[in-house]
Amino acid sequence: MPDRARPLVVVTGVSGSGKSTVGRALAGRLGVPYEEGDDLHPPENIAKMEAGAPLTDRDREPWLDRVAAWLGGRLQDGGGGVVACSGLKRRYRDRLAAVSPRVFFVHLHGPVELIAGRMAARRGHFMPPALLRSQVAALEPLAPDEHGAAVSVEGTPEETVALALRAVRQRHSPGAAGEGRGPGPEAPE
Ligand SMILES: Nc1ncnc2c1ncn2[C@@H]1O[C@H](COP(=O)(O)OP(=O)(O)O)[C@@H](O)[C@H]1O
Ligand SMILES: O=C(O)[C@H](O)[C@@H](O)[C@H](O)[C@H](O)COP(=O)(O)O
Repeated sequence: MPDRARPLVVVTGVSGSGKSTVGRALAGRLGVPYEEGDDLHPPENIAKMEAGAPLTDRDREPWLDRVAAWLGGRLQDGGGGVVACSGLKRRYRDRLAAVSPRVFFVHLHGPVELIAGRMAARRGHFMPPALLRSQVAALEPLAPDEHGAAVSVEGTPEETVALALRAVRQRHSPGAAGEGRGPGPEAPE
């Protein structure tokens, strides 16, 4: 595949929005490596969240540096990749976008109640559902000048992955209409 077709994607969104589920499947559909951003947190961040305390901007700095380093490695390799990373605030995403103009954000969004229900049903994950409120409070949605698309998670995982795949391909196929800036309003048919 031409290098241009190998996207560098960051799947963002609050905890429970489906970043890991969608990101892993999207990477499979794109034929690129997947990285779980949670695995890049320093242990103290995981311990803090497990104890029910939200992370601060300072806590997130070393984690975002590691996510950016992973993106940089994929860029060097030319192979593209998908990483799940909440990227709640604009300045966090700007830190990742600084790696390359090719970095594309797939921002997962949906009704808080829906996400809360999914989080509550999730088993074996360190993140307490009670922290969703702090995630929503910290969230700064994708802005029109950011290279990315907002994708609804109201459908099934498969439907969400299909929407994300369409958004990525629209921005990465040569001469695609609307290439470049601006979150596309992707929603289930
Ligand atoms: N579109 C979906 N429909 C139904 N359940 C979903 C969907 N996406 C994710 N889930 C479920 O919701 C929970 C949270 O998904 P997860 O991928 O862990 O989110 P995140 O990585 O953003 O925290 C998981 O139990 C997952 O199986
Ligand atoms: O920035 C943060 O506060 C954390 O990165 C958080 O957003 C992330 O979501 C947790 O690591 C839980 O992991 P899940 O997103 O997989 O629930």
